[in-house]
Amino acid sequence: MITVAEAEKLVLAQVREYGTQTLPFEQALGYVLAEDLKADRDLPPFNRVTMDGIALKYASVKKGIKIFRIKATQAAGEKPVELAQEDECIEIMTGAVLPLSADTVIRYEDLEISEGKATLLPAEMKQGQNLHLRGADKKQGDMVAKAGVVVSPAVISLAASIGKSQLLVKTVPRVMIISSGDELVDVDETPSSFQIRKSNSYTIKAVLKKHNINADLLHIPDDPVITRQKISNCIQNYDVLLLSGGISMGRFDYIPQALEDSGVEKLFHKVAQRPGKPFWFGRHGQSGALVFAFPGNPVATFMCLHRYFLTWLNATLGLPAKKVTYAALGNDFTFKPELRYFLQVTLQTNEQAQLIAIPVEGNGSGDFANLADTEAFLELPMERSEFKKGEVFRVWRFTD
Ligand SMILES: Nc1nc2c(c(=O)[nH]1)N[C@H]1C(S)=C(S)[C@@H](COP(=O)(O)OP(=O)(O)OC[C@H]3O[C@@H](n4cnc5c(N)ncnc54)[C@H](O)[C@@H]3O)O[C@H]1N2
Ligand code: MOO
Repeated sequence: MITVAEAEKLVLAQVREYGTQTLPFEQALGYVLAEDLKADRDLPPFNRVTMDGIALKYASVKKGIKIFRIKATQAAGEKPVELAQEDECIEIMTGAVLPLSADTVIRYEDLEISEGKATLLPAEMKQGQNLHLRGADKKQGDMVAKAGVVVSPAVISLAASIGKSQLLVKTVPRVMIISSGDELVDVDETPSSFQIRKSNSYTIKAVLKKHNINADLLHIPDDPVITRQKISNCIQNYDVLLLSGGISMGRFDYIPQALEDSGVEKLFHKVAQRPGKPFWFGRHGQSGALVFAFPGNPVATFMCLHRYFLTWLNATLGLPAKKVTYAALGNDFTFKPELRYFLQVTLQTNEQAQLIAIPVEGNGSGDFANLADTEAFLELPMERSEFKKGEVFRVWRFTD
């Protein structure tokens, strides 16, 4: 049996490239950008007024002029109106272009306006105030977002403002999620007393959706011939198969054999961890498809999905390794088996700004109800069985 670190290394040795695709920019949220975005013009593109009020020449105020005749009113989006006399001003709105003949904006709060005239009230004033100068943020041709970043709402905003209606992004893998087991019925069916409803596939699908992967679902009955046929077929049409169940030692656990019979090379089976000990991972030599076969117990599937598949996906998309987060254990805790334990916890921050992990153990890896009450796994080392309050361990958040 291999360790968690060895399993992670073997998984990360299988990173892949799935190419790029062009998407309408509004649909690109969460994808990895595959091109640099450059400003098509200065940002802002003109000297932009940042307060509603009047625009004037600072030198006129310096000369002692306090009352200005309002020559025109200029809204955002209108051509600038120029000043001709030193005692003139333009009533101007936020977002408008500053006229070339003006250099300062005074907000309404510091003015009195009546009968077409603006009188300055006593207020501190600086030349050039209330302006956002052309090119202050970015110059034309400057990089605004680099290839390799995740498209965030801020990147969407930049794409919109530089007129990039289509974005080149990294293509995500085609994923098939496969459940197995004759005890499983569909969500809208009423299970017999000896059956349960499928849930793992929907959990996996929901997690993948957060990463812009729209996976397909397939259920395989406990039949070795059908299992082999279905798996062989999927291997040809998908980049990744995510299976849950049927991989431990039961008489009807046909998955490992079917995978090997379908030409999937086993890279490992069984990891010294709980939950998820029977985790199986392999690669199809000819198609390059990868198979993550997770143990069927729902918490095991969930943990392995986050700990291994998402780590692999992150690397495959060329993203920097996830920032490692640590938390201090909130209570003493004992775990005897010589396995790395992924303890379910809730997280709190104390007054010293420390992240504290409060164990909420539940009833083992079949207790998926407990997942909804927790938000992370605390990864406890395998060499020890006693863990003390205040000790710090790596934490894997799954609610982000
Ligand atoms: N003799 C041994 N028995 C078991 C071992 C072992 O080492 N020796 N390991 C245990 C561990 S740990 C786990 S985890 C499970 C994993 O077994 P399988 O991967 O073969 O999973 P199944 O037996 O098919 O199912 C386990 C459990 O999960 C439920 N399940 C399965 N698929 C789904 C699904 N899509 N949605 C909801 N629930 C699902 C299934 O009904 C079972 O209750 O093996 C232990 N046994
Ligand atoms: O790994 Mo199993 O998930 O402990 O029940």
